[in-house]
Amino acid sequence: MSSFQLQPHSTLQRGEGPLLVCILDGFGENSIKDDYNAIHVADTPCTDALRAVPGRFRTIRAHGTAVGLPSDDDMGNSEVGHNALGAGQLIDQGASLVDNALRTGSLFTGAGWEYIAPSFAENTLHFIGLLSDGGVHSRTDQLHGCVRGAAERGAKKIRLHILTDGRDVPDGSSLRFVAELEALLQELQGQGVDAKIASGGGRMGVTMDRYEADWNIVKKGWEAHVLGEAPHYFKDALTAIKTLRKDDSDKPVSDQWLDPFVIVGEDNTPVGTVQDGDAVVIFNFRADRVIELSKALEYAKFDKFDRKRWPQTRFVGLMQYDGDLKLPTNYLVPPPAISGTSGEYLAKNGLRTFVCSETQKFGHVTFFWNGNRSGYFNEDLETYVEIPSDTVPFNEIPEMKAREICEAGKEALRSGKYDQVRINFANPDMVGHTGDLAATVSCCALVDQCVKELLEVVDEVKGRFLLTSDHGNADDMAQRDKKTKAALVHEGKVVSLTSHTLAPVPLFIGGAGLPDTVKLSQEMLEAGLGNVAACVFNLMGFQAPQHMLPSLLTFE
Ligand SMILES: O=C(O)[C@H](O)COP(=O)(O)O
Ligand SMILES: [Mn+2]
Ligand SMILES: [Mn+2]
Repeated sequence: MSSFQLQPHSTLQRGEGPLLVCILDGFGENSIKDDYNAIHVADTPCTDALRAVPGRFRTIRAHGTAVGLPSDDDMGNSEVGHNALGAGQLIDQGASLVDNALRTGSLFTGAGWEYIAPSFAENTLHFIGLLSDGGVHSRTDQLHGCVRGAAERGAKKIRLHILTDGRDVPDGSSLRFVAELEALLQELQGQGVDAKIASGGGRMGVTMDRYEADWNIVKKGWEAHVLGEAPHYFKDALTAIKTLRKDDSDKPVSDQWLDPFVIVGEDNTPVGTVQDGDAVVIFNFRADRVIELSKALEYAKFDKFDRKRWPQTRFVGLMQYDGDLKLPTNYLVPPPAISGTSGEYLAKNGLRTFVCSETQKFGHVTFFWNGNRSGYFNEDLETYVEIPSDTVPFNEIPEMKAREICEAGKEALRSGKYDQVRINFANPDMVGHTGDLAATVSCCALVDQCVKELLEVVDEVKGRFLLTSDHGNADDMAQRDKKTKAALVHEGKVVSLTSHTLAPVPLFIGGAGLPDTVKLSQEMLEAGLGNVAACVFNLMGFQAPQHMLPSLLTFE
């Protein structure tokens, strides 16, 4: 990778028009095609027709070891998916790196651990993060390993601030995760460690905002975790969650959306506010939804909300979340080193890129795509457009900003200013996560219509396109019996699936500017998202850089 100079492709020349790279977030190609596959149910004439074009459609793997996750039971997600798409390489991801660091014990001997250890004897050690075994942002077994490790190494007072999931895991599973955590804390109490859950709330309304969509979410988390202020006070976390879920009422609340709460002791004061001298660990390995909290904890200059009190803590992330900002300064496990990404190559070869999505996915096609870097490679060559997302549950407005993204993409394609136009449609993923089948069906139809319009413009400008996804989601909206795959029914209603799926994703190529001889290989059955970047370079008329996974294109 010593030179960034791209070489022209031997067979496929640069086209007359630009290349459209379009990501349909959460649009899996699921083998189960029944009433709960929202993509199958939706009216999608454009992608249906693309599937029928000989040699220009195939599926690629988007989960598990194919995208650097610890096992093939791990569903894909936007971070690993866009990392692989943008980098063209297989990267050992955060989940795997933390597993290794716990297995070898290096987590407890590194600079990050040394940084927090001085707080163990006299001060409190706080853990803040997503309490889930989804493996997307965090994992409970890793949290347990860290908490246990801290107790063994002298932490006397430990406080847990937990965000409930119900998005990467079934709704209601928060009760099990809390019960398991309480069992561990009890065990530690038996060993003389003062260990308690101190605060919490649902991940979508408390703390885990991303891409600055709504700082008020982080503010609510700050108040609960740091200041000990919340609309609800409870004596224990299980009661908090059972009460806030309102399971027996007309309007039950899902784990994703629980109000913030604070645990108080017998004297009715919070058991675990964050104070000067305390250590704080954010135990998510994934970056996007903890960058804002990291800023609030670390930055002296901070104006996103009134912190009221800014405790001077020893703060570490489980990983470093932003390689450009070097945020947080201190971290327990070195993050994946992602270099030589496609974006860097394009910029270093003078190629011009237009990138657009709405807030919820904006960082996916910029930050994740560029190897977890928040800046530009060359601002003169890269235009990044963020369309502000709505701040409502997305099944209420399932069209989200698809129309606006489509128009921006069309304009960029027609402008003649860009070599690559890269966009992400958020809908199949974000609406899929609500578990609302009808809303997800409707947004899949809309996205299909947007793709149709974009591809018409690609033809108009004699361009080429590559259309794919980062992981499944909308392709299965029902939890299923493991053996029969029949949808599970509870009290007469199908139990919805809010998480991503293990399905592969489609890969389509085409466009009026693409010679008929160029096809997608139907071999390389193991190919995954990491093979896409090489296809992108070929479609732009270049050989792919040598360190990238092989292209799937054939040229006859
Ligand atoms: O953060 C989220 O919304 C989910 O946990 C994962 O979804 P994403 O990987 O598609 O962003
Ligand atoms: Mn995604
Ligand atoms: Mn998602």
